[in-house]
Amino acid sequence: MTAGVSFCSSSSVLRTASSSQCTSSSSNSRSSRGCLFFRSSSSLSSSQSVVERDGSRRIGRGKKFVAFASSSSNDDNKTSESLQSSSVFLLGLMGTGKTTVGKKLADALGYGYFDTDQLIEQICKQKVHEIFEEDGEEGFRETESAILAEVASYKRVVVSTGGGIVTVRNNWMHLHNGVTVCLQGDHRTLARRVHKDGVGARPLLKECLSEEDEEAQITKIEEKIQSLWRDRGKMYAECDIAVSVNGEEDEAYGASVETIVERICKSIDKRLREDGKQEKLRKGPEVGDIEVKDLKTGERIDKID
Ligand SMILES: Nc1ncnc2c1ncn2[C@@H]1O[C@H](COP(=O)(O)OP(=O)(O)O)[C@@H](O)[C@H]1O
Ligand SMILES: O=C(O)C1=C[C@@H](OP(=O)(O)O)[C@@H](O)[C@H](O)C1
Repeated sequence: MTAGVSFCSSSSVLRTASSSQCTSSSSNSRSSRGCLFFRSSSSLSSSQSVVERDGSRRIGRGKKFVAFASSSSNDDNKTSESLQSSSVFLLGLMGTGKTTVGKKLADALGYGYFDTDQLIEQICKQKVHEIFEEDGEEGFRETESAILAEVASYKRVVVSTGGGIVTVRNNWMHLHNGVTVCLQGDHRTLARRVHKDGVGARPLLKECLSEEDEEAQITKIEEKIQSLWRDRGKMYAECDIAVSVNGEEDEAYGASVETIVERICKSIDKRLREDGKQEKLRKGPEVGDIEVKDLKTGERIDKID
């Protein structure tokens, strides 16, 4: 695959603003639009996260490479311990709250935080919908895969992904580096949420733009979400954990963010402690661990043509 992004250097995609001489040797037009800078280490609060990459720990203040997480109350020590530094990838359909919940989850775990859509926008200096318009969905997916490959080399980070990241087979190679959590919710609730953001923000909802009244537009969005679920449900089922974002009947936008973070932490604990996933995270893969599945059907593939 020819990825649409190249970075300052293979080992330093994420730099602080203070190390800003960033050049790209690639002739690729998108890569020449810029590099990615994180807040300088001096602007980190005293309660920061610890982020690991390639086995070496990089603690926020005073170090060059920082993936920034705002605070680390770390009430969820137990979950952090169970994770043993593994990263957490949040997946799910648009509107499930991956971005909103991801930040809070990172805080709770004392982890760093990345959002693939935000990184794409920072690097490309374009909004996601503009990239779709210019490069098509395929171009966007290439950029998304390149970003994922970079962030997946970090430990102790929560990564909020874009809803379609599951559709590219090679992305799973990176996602399975950590614990994958799929957020799921009632499709009407998701539709209400993304409607609130404005359909223009999400290119796949372009067809839902209309003059119709609010409820009719939410119904159109709901139908689109349903169709995405039909296409991708089996792909999301690849995740280690599924967590509901649904709330009580009177909660039109689903459960509160705090409740969802709690649910995620509990589910991670349970899955890692009870199902031996922790053991798998610790040791290398063995023959038999690896299987290739058809993304659409979820069926095992024994032979690749
Ligand atoms: N638990 C929640 N309760 C209420 N609104 C939420 C919740 N989670 C997300 N939202 C809202 O839903 C919209 C979509 O959330 P976002 O985090 O962008 O989802 P995703 O990243 O999965 O597309 C945003 O307007 C966000 O504020
Ligand atoms: O479902 C998808 O294919 C997409 C979801 C969006 O992210 P969110 O899931 O954060 O809305 C964004 O990556 C892009 O518009 C494509």
